[in-house]
Amino acid sequence: MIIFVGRSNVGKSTLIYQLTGKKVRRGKRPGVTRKPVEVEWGGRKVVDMPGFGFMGGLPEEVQERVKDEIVRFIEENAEKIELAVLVVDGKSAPEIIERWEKRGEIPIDVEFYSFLRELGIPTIVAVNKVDRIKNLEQTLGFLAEKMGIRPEEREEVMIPVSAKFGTNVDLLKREIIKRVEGSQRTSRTT
Ligand SMILES: Nc1nc2c(ncn2[C@@H]2O[C@H](COP(=O)(O)OP(=O)(O)OP(=O)(O)O)[C@@H](O)[C@H]2O)c(=O)[nH]1
Repeated sequence: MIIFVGRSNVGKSTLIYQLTGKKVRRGKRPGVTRKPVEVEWGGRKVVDMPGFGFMGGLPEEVQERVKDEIVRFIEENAEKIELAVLVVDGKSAPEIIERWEKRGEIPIDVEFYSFLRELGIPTIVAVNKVDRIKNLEQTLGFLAEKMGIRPEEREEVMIPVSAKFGTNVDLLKREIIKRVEGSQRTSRTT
């Protein structure tokens, strides 16, 4: 199983469509009452998780509930999850991260990245919407530093993409396949 997680509106569904050719969008308001949506891709399950930390003036307790459900789903399925793709909106993420930090809170993307790592789930960070990023190098450096991704592992862990224009989608696909095939080898020997 491969899961796609990320804030609402970062482009998870668009990216899954680009990668798999399968539509996962159900056309609801961002985030609201969405359950994980599964599609089949090359014999594997790809799961589009509800977006967390969404906008739209939803009550805090609804946002917290969605986040708790995502966390529970991941914990319950941790053994089956071969790879997580954490999708961030490269255009807005740096600003959002700084805002959360100024409030003394751990930014949700940063929190999710370490949560996935703590569970031992291999994770790729897809930095989406590169078509809207002015200084890509600076943005990638900033996000890597905040997430605790070391410079030498950055190229493998962080993939800048544009789901809208298809930029680097093939590269992301190759990295996903490489990582899940690697994990299959490990599980066979254990
Ligand atoms: N400029 C730009 N827009 C994008 C890109 N990828 C997605 N979008 C737009 O971002 C918006 C949100 O995309 P979705 O794929 O619905 O996002 P999502 O993360 O699945 O959203 P939730 O269902 O709320 O979790 C849409 O208007 C997309 O067209 C991209 O690479 N560049």
